[in-house]
Amino acid sequence: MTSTLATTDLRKAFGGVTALDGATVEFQHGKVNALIGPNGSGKTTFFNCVTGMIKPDSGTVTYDGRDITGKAPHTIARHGMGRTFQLCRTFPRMTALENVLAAVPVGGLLAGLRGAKRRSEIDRAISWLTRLGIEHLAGSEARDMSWGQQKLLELAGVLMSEPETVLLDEPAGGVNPALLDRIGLLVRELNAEGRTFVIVEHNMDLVMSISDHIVVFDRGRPIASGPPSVIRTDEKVLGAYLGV
Ligand SMILES: Nc1ncnc2c1ncn2[C@@H]1O[C@H](COP(=O)(O)OP(=O)(O)OP(=O)(O)O)[C@@H](O)[C@H]1O
Repeated sequence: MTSTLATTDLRKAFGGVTALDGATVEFQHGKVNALIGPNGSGKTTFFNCVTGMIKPDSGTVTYDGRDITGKAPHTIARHGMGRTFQLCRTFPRMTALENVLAAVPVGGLLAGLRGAKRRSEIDRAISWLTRLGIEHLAGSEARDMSWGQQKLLELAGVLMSEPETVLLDEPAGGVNPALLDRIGLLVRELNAEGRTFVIVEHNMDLVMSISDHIVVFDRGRPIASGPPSVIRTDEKVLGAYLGV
């Protein structure tokens, strides 16, 4: 199995708190991967290190075999990795359509060409909003949308830059059950079309139903990895969650 995103001995401390303690991890290309673990086990810090939001103290991050350790977020995004955030990042006073368009730079030297490009990008943005089931909100400001709708909107923005690998930080957090089902289906559909996913998530029903491969963190490092059937009964995993 080819790995997409991999780390070797990744370390990060905040003052006296060790968030990542030598994390060596491999996620699988073309699969739905999940990263789970108890609160404070280092999952978000891991996402922040691999997407360039923060620099690890030591260790390496590779994407498709290329060393991307410590590179800037926009450089890493250009390599094909897009991510959402636990606390959902949208522009509250911009409409849904403007939010999705803000995800792609408007290029081109000639005004006419720029206009044409803009038109095709508007069409693409609308098709992502449609795919995520929120096209009826295209003209609504993000601040007037529900939390779940804003999460879908953030994801539409990420998909607008056509990432090969999508990192989702707690897609189910605060989302109602109907929307949860839609997010699960969407991840599987987008995966069937060739996108790789790495998902940090606490909702075990969602994780177990959509993942091909799961990595479990405890205290800043992986303690188990494998398919849901293996992870479900792993004693180290049960111990980490029960605090024994
Ligand atoms: N900016 C920071 N400054 C200080 N400590 C931090 C910072 N970010 C994370 N930590 C600490 O690092 C540890 C790992 O936190 P992290 O948020 O990565 O865990 P997590 O597994 O994502 O947790 P959760 O599931 O609750 O989101 C925790 O002890 C946390 O308090």
